[in-house]
Amino acid sequence: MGVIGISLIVASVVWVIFRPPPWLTPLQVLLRWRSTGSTAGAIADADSGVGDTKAKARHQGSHHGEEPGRRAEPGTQSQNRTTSASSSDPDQHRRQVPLGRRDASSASSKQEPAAASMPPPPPPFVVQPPAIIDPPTITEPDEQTTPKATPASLPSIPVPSFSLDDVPLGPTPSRAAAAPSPAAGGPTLSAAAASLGPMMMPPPPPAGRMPPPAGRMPPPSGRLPSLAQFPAANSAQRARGPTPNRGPPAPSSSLGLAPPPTHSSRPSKPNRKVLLTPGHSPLDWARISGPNADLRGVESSTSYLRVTPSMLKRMTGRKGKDAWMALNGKVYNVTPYADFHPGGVPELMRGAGRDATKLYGEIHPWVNYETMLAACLVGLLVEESEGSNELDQMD
Ligand code: HEM
Repeated sequence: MGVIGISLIVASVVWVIFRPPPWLTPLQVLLRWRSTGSTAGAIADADSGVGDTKAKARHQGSHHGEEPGRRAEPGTQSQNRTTSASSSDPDQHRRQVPLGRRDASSASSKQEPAAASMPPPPPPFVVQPPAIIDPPTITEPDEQTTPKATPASLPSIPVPSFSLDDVPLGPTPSRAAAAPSPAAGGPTLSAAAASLGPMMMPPPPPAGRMPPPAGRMPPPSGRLPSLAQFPAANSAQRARGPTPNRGPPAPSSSLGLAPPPTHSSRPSKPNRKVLLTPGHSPLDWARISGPNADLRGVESSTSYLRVTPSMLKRMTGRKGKDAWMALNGKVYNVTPYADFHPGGVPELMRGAGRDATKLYGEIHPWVNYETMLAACLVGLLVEESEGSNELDQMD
């Protein structure tokens, strides 16, 4: 084991000698030692110096394997040792290698002049081979790796973005870009641009996508929300609407105007709704004409009347009389509803005092008058002969 350790130490020393770049301090030490003229002794001293440093470090309790500290130490210590070695090598060995004194003592006792080359201390270092191996080998790669890490970090900055965006293309583009192949470079560049595109695309796509869809699909979607705002902006569209309705003068305008003419019939019937006074909205009427409401305008005790046409004709809403209206055989007192009629009182009164079934059906057959006027139901429209005298009695 001792021999192996020594061989390792020697090999490491030789390695350090032939690989000066990493350790400049050793070179300087060696040069100085060479200048003194004792290369072998210098080597031995260097070895012993390294061992001493480690030994000292251990004795001092500094178990740090940090290279910088060791680097600084070997230089200074080696220098000190050069002087000390030139002055007294054996003393150094004794001081430096307390553990290996036994072995070293035997070696030094055998050959004092070659004590520097033989470094008895090495044997004790054999116990610490890993520590010896670590400094040189690890220090070099560490120094080299650190500079490599910097360049790697620079490319790494863009790489992550590419790789993240385009998983397959991300890593390849950077390498492919480095590749000299033109074709590959082209696609790679495009791929890189594409990869950048996704990142940068988000902002542009909206603009790019907006125009095309705006012309095709989006217009409906985007305008759908705007449809809600049509009332205000519709003025312009409605202006267009009427023009097509006036289409006849502009038949050659377009085929799309063909359908509007049919709608022209609708515009012919302008919205004749009136502005209802406050408190006369449909909801207000619904609240007033509840299920238990009685708006007939007759005594509550009075049952449903059999209303003859003559009787109905007198209830026109004039001269202080209520307005009765016959709709599909039922007679309603529409007076209470007059102020709630969206079409206005005059329009409603057009059907007062008569059978307005036809008129009503012409205007808004979709309106459910039966429910709306349930509280206003007076009676049934009957033949003249079948009429009751209740109304006359009321008069
Ligand atoms: C027969 C006589 C009646 C005439 C002449 C008449 C006339 C009108 C007119 C011109 C409008 C406006 C239509 C529009 O431009 O939107 C209208 C709306 C309306 N009328 Fe009458 N009306 C009559 C009877 C009634 C009766 C008896 C009721 C209720 C039971 C009624 C309930 C309504 C309602 C709810 C609306 C609004 C319809 C809608 O918004 O679509 N009308 N009416």
